[in-house]
Amino acid sequence: MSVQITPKPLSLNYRAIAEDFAELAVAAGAAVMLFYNSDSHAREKGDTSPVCDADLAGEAVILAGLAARLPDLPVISEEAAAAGAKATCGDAFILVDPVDGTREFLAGKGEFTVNIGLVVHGEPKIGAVYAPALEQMWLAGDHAVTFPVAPGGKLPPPEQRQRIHTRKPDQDGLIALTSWSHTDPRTSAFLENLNVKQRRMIGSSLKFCSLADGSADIYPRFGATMEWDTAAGDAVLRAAGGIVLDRDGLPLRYGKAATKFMNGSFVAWADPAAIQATLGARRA
Ligand SMILES: Nc1ncnc2c1ncn2[C@@H]1O[C@H](COP(=O)(O)O)[C@@H](OP(=O)(O)O)[C@H]1O
Ligand SMILES: [Mg+2]
Repeated sequence: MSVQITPKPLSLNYRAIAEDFAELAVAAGAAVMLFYNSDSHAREKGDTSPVCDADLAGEAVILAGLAARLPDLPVISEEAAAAGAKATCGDAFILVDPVDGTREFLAGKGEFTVNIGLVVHGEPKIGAVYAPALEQMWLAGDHAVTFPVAPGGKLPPPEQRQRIHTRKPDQDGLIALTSWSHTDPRTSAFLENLNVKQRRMIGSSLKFCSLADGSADIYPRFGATMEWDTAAGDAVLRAAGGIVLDRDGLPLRYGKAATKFMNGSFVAWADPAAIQATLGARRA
């Protein structure tokens, strides 16, 4: 006899948590911007990616805010994990990346983001992706929205937020997104096999947001990422109608403590209905 284990429902107020995440991301954005285009003391971490004072300042704002507002939810954050903090997660937990795209931040490019995501039973359910230099937020709770907001500014009321949706690919080919800094040969080989009409390089989790708001079709990622890099953007994309599939073709799961929260390769798609047709039409 097989026993089906149904996840216990959790009573979480998604709308209120999404507002908390957005407010904290905007507050962290203000802390991060204090170091933009100034000396932010960049150094290398264990995975050879850079960290600077902006990452630590942004993370401190978010962790203090989460401890005050959502003290019952475990938090796993990029810089605390890199510094060796012991990470545990339960049925619901929060993933924090105070600066995704630290390389772009250090280069003075605006394509970096503050990311706060909520994972419930392995799925990203809420996400705030905030680009402080671009002064734009992408937020997923019940649905996906975007709106302008300055670092440290007040969030606009819900009626001034723009709903976003993914798009169907054009007949004449896909718009594909890749990283500025981490595009590996497997990513290029994958895209060479598809009917891609345009490739755009974008830093950070903004790639998920570009799929979510109907600006592009596909984002393949074969190089390393961590769960905190992707959870918030993945939540925004899913709420806008897209999907992120792992190497087995299943929705990317979160809470992979055994691999220290590292993701395997994945492909983010704007239009799940077009996946079969897209892969079926691969070049010979
Ligand atoms: N060797 C590696 N191991 C783990 N993560 C890596 C990595 N190389 C790049 N990344 C992740 O890729 C992210 C940047 O993605 P992109 O190139 O798409 O902007 C980095 O985010 P951080 O800037 O937060 O460190 C980092 O987490
Ligand atoms: Mg980071």
